[in-house]
Amino acid sequence: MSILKLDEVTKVYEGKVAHLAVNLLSFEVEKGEFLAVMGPSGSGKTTLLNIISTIDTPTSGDLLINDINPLNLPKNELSLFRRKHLGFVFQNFNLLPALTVEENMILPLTLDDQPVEEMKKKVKILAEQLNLTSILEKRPAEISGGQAQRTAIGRALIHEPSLILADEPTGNLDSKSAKDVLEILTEVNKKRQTTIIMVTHDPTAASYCDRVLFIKDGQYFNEIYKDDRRQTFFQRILNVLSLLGGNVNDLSTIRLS
Ligand SMILES: Nc1ncnc2c1ncn2[C@@H]1O[C@H](COP(=O)(O)OP(=O)(O)OP(=O)(O)O)[C@@H](O)[C@H]1O
Repeated sequence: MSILKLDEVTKVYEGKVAHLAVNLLSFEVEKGEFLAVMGPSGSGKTTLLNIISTIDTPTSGDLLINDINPLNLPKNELSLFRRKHLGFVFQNFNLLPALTVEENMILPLTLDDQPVEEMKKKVKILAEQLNLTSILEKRPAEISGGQAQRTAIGRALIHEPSLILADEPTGNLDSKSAKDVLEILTEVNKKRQTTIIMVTHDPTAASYCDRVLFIKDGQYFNEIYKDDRRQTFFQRILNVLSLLGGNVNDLSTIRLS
């Protein structure tokens, strides 16, 4: 069953010179899939993620999330739709500095007016899974980058969305914390059947996924599926990236582990 369907999605940024950022992109994502999106700098990855996030609208083409076309929803229903169906994880964590880890995780539920006991119960279960139980009372300035990203994953998961959208979630982390975060995302994906779409420059991060979709100049370039071993998948990802070209700096985050 597909949870996301893009049909000839195109995005043109108007300006002095119009720029075609996403060009007739069509693909589907199955429920429970962990998908990486890769491509050179400027290939349209963030634009694509913003369109799927319903933060930006395509110039043409269609988008279905859980069989609903969010482009047809009025504005007030769109924010509800986003809260119900989508969870977001960003490169810079986006935690509120004045709130504790627990309060940051609970935040999306307070918008839904859930009973406090219910909220605390949900945080407790998630904190255990994300190994955050001992730091629930700490504030973002008092925790590590890896702990901050795990808190952000907790916040994204707390309302049990069907689709998590992650933009370079390991981009600001050292290799040990990045590995922790990728293992947690994999566990969340496998145990909760949460579908994840992750934009990344890092082939190691992408090798944790079931499939990698490559885009170039806003267009579909290629896609590959993982076989049994992550190491061989990593090698195949590198092979496609070398065909894809682009700026060598794009690969500066490669981790050979
Ligand atoms: N608001 C905007 N107005 C005009 N052009 C834009 C705008 N946002 C992005 N672009 C252009 O659209 C293209 C795609 O940008 P996008 O940010 O989606 O690429 P990306 O693949 O995410 O790049 P990176 O890996 O560097 O983050 C780029 O050429 C960019 O300059």
